[in-house]
Amino acid sequence: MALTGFLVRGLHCYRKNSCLKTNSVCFLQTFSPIFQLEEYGKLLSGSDIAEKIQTSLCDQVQKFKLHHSCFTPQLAIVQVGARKDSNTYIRMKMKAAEKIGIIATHFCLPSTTNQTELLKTISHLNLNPSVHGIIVQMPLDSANMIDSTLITDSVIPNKDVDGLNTINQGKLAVGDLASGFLPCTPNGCMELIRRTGILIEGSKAVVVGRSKIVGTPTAELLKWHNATVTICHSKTKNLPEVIADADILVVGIGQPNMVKGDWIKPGAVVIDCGINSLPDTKRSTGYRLVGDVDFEKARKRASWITPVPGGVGPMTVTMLMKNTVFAALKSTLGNKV
Ligand SMILES: Nc1nc(=O)c2c([nH]1)NC[C@@H]1CN(c3ccc(C(=O)N[C@@H](CCC(=O)O)C(=O)O)cc3)C=[N+]21
Repeated sequence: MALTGFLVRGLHCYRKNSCLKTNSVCFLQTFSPIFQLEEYGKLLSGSDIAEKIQTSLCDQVQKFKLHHSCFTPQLAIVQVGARKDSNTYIRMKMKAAEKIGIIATHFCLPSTTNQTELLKTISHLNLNPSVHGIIVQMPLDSANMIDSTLITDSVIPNKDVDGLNTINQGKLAVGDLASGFLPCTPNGCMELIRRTGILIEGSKAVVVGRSKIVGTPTAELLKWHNATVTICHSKTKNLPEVIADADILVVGIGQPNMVKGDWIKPGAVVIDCGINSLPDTKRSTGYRLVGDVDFEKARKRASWITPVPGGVGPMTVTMLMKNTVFAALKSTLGNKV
């Protein structure tokens, strides 16, 4: 099969219309043979990386317990209603917690819960010294009007392991990445990007989507890691052209396969935060998950790309666990952490 181009791993450089014909893997003679040529971008497996980080968190918890026998990180997960997707995510979180040695308690409130009742539940958890981290699963599935910002802001900042309250978001905005909690999905994206080996400093990063939970904090993190960041949203003009300039592309818009493969800059690192379920009668579940990026086509141009499922999702869960262990360490050791 004739290739119109190929990727040089590690250099992130690309040649158009190369006359070189290759099998899927060969070496470029003019460069050091450590640079592998492949027709497709490498899969950036969030599941594999998440598993490694979870194992190391488990070790840390065990080691710390040797000196502080009463040390058990505890996470409270508050849910209002019973959205099917939220149930799935919470199940993932409980499973990861158990593996690491974190006690995760699920507070399942009925959809009739009102704002005052929800605030009361959070207040109890804020005051409970054995609870180190609190997460309120979003979106709230309530029959009543509940101000979700008021709810996330009611979690005390030193238990806000979701990193979503205004204090922690403000810290991130001004470049204090150390004293608070980083939000889980953006922190997971950064971890994935780091593991590709791409130089973030000085790179051109494009973030598509400006949500409070994904786009905005991811752009902040990339900015403080010295990337030059462009944030795109529903009113952005010439989206394909903006995306074509990205060395690092992060997408979180919630629209299945919206970013087309041929918009991607050859050699780019592509992080897909979308989790969209599409009807699929061929599957026993009746649906399949797809991201916001047209994976199959994008894979032919990217140097690294995350799949959906198995990409950003497991990293989000893992970063929540990391924050919870950190919160427990901070509460045990005070300022010494
Ligand atoms: N306060 C709050 N914090 C969150 O962190 C939060 C939230 N609300 N609301 C919803 C989003 C979404 N989210 C995911 C968690 C796990 C997977 C995950 O593990 N996904 C699997 C597939 C899961 C499936 O089968 O559906 C995967 O991508 O491989 C995905 C998404 C956390 N979120």
